[in-house]
Amino acid sequence: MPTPHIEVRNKNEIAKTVLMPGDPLRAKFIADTFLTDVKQFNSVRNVLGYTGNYKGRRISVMASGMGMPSIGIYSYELYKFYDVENIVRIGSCGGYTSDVKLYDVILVKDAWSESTYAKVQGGYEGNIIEGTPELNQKLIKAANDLGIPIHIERIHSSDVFYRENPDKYKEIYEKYGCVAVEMESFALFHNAKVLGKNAACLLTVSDNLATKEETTSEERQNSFTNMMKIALELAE
Ligand SMILES: O=P(O)(O)O[C@H]1O[C@H](CO)[C@@H](O)[C@H]1O
Ligand SMILES: O=c1cc[nH]c(=O)[nH]1
Repeated sequence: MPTPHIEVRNKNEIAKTVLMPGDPLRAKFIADTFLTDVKQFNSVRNVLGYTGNYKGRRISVMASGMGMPSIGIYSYELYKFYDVENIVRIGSCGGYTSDVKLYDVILVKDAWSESTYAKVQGGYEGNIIEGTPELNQKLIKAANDLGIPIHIERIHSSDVFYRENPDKYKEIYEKYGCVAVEMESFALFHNAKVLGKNAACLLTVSDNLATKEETTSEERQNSFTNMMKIALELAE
């Protein structure tokens, strides 16, 4: 039966592994560019979802929208009501140090956050949640096989894109060791933990707060193909 935010009647329409970009048009780009035999399974609120084949193996891709409340809803429905086992977020991030360059790919070892998402959702009081190690190992192998270099690091999962104090990132980098910022993985990792599922996050550096470099919105939608190719290798 459909859920409030996903209009699927037969849960077999969604694969066990779902790639999850924030941007619905990045989901469409992945389906159009990399998948064959594609079937769109969701368009509620224009949060587009597709299932298809990659190298003959089945995988789904669906957007999460921006921020923890949004990915909190979609990942919960996919895990709990549609029997999804693995979600790999594929997002953009802002670098906190010149050690990560534009277009570099980061595999998120764990996410530090000041967000209340995990506490409110399930009473978890901590500030750090890790991705699923077994899923990370598969992604590391895929990256190695493809010859794509990745950083494996802690990142900051933030509820806020525009801060009144834009220099706050320096403290978060120095105190907590976060090399970049995005806005969803802490909630995704939490949902996976409470529901006994698997989650991982690959990020491409779209801008850098330390060096002030940035990519365009069109590049963020269409050009981050290295992390997509790594994640697509999880198709089954
Ligand atoms: O590119 P996506 O996956 O949307 O990820 C990043 O971009 C958005 C902010 O521009 C936030 O969702 C952040 O996490
Ligand atoms: O959350 C994000 C994503 C990309 N770039 C940023 O600066 N922040």
